[in-house]
Amino acid sequence: MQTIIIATKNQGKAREYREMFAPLGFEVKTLSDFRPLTINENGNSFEENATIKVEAVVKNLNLPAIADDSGLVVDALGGRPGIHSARYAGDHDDAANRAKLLRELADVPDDKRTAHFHTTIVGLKPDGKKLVANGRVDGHILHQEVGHNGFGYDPLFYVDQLQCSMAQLTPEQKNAISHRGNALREFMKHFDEWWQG
Ligand SMILES: O=c1nc[nH]c2c1ncn2[C@H]1C[C@H](O)[C@@H](COP(=O)(O)OP(=O)(O)OP(=O)(O)O)O1
Ligand SMILES: [Mg+2]
Repeated sequence: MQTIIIATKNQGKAREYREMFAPLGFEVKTLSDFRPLTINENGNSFEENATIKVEAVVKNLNLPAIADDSGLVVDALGGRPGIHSARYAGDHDDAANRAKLLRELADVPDDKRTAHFHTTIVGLKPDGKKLVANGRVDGHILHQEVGHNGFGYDPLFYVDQLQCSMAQLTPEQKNAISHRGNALREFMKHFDEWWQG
């Protein structure tokens, strides 16, 4: 079995990458498998932040790695929280982030609550060879939390395509339609060339 390193400390993301890479014959390692590393995600785009994360890890370990920068883009908020999704309410607290989102959208009617999740994946090898892929999924922001699966903003995200909350989906259902699943499927189209080249 081959090993792929995902430059993330988010356990929800790590679980989803494990689920999606296992059938491809890859074991997933994440930042919690290595000595602690401080990464300053101060880029101006999903791709810049993913690149910052993956560069920090590749420099440190001298091994190929993948990073995922993702977030929730809410139309009524002019695209916020976007790249600031993790620290939207301050301190990377998922419950506080969801509460703030409900507060900010309190007066916004259903037809104006459109949103999408976005993921940019950046793969980098020690020789500098880079592979980038993007994915999204469209939906609406609910008025209260629904469902208990997933992580982050999932209980507040209504998936238009499936007409239920992201947190009501099984892991397999979420990976089949999610921003992360879609980005990874794009990524895998060029993976062999990147990984072996
Ligand atoms: O599928 C998802 N379902 C619900 N919420 C999600 C999802 N995917 C990202 N999100 C939210 C969580 C976090 O508030 C932000 C990502 O921020 P982002 O910097 O990419 O990840 P992170 O700081 O949690 O971990 P790390 O940077 O170590 O990969 O968007
Ligand atoms: Mg982060």
